[in-house]
Amino acid sequence: MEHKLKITIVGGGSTWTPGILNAFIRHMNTLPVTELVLFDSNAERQAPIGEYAQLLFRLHAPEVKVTYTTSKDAAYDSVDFVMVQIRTGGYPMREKDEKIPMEYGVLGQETCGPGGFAYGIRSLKDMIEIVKDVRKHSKNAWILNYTNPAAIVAYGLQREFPDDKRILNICDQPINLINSFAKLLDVPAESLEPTYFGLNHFGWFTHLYNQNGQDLLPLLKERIKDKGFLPADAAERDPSWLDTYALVQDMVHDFDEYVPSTYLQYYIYPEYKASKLNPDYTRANEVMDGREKQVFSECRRAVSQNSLDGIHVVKNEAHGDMILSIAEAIYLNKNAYYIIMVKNEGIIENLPDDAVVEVTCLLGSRGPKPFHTGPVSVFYKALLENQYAYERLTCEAYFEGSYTKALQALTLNRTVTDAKKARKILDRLIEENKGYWPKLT
Ligand SMILES: NC(=O)c1ccc[n+]([C@@H]2O[C@H](COP(=O)([O-])OP(=O)(O)OC[C@H]3O[C@@H](n4cnc5c(N)ncnc54)[C@H](O)[C@@H]3O)[C@@H](O)[C@H]2O)c1
Ligand SMILES: O=P(O)(O)OC[C@H]1O[C@H](O[C@H]2[C@H](O)[C@@H](O)[C@@H](O)O[C@@H]2CO)[C@H](O)[C@@H](O)[C@@H]1O
Ligand SMILES: [Mn+2]
Repeated sequence: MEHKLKITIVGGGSTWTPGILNAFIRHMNTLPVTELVLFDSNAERQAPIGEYAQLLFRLHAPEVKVTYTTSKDAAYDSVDFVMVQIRTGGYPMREKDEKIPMEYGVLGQETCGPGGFAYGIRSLKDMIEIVKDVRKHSKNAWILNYTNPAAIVAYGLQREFPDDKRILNICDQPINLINSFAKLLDVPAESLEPTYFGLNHFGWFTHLYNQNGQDLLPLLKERIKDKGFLPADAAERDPSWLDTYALVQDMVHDFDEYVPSTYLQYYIYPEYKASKLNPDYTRANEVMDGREKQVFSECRRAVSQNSLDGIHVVKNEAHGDMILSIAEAIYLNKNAYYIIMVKNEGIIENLPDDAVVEVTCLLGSRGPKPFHTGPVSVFYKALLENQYAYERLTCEAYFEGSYTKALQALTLNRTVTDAKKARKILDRLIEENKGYWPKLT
């Protein structure tokens, strides 16, 4: 039978798409795609990146059929993998998510706190529609979702589609961190076997074994305490990400049992973070002035000169490689180690079964096989239970249109905690998210 592998990127006009396209070229031998479709609801965003894709593949893999579209039929018919990375409301809404909480003395962040809450409710509606549309056309396609806030999206999708075992929610942060650990330890990242537990953007590395079975985590903690912590690709990072990585040193000083995700800092030092962020120029501004401009102008320049000479579309190639390696692990049944979001069901013994936890898994053609984690100790359990309750109530607020559950969710969030403040922020977010959120009563 003729070989066929159709892959669609939803959010084909995303700033991350060119990095994924470049990775496709590097992975052609291991993930031999025959048809690639870029699908976006916004034709103007899609066109320049779609044209860049066609140029790139014409030059490096002309055998692949590459199209871009706003048609769901073209995107989802007989597709094998659907990679989803949408941003409902775009960067202008991200900017509001980050700036509104700061008016009330609360930190503003894309996936944490009230910003992540607002973004979560926006993402859920579109994500549920996308899964339904894919399933109308392709019952067995793998849906690989990166859309943020991934923790809320993953929990909401699990509630809406409990029997669908081919939806995988993944984040690039664990792999980015492992690359950074490898650099600090001066060992190859591929040689490291991590154990990790938590929720997405809310977890800890507990061990980091090398190929001899030696746990390098104690050494890593000492190195972080002594030398601080930088991303592996520090030279290419924007200042705000360097600040974020730097604070891992403080977290390891304060709680030195494990090595935390960088995102824990928003929950552990909420007041400090709120005082350090610039309310007039947030990460959304940095991205709009940086990555977004660069991606679109470089794609247009490549297409107008009909060549890739001197073109620099992508700063961070690691993200695309991670996404392709995940698809490859399924396609080739590799059973390789990945840190993935899965339904708890006893993995972390003393957390609720329906929590979506992020843990080490082996990933192959039957999906992720998570490793049992056992019970977690009281400090971590309390943090996780609190965050789980916040995420669950956020989803229930969306599904039930419940103002009370939304208020409970925000009050529980460690970045807020005061119910009067939570109510003011919620009322403001309701106004600003008109047209994106369901009515909350
Ligand atoms: N999980 C991770 O590790 C990870 C890493 C990087 C980015 N992301 C996520 O990827 C997403 C894209 O990020 P970005 O910064 O490139 O944003 P972006 O705004 O540049 O791209 C998103 C694209 O999705 C399109 N879109 C929005 N709603 C859509 C819908 N319903 N159907 C089809 N297309 C739709 C938009 O038009 C836009 O072109 C975000 O959710 C971001 O948080 C996740
Ligand atoms: O602020 P952004 O839009 O640049 O990135 C937000 C994403 O950040 C995390 O991922 C990576 C990011 O992809 C990479 O470029 C780098 O800067 O480090 C980040 C942390 O490892 C996060 O995992 C994603 O969920 C965010 O969307
Ligand atoms: Mn992430």
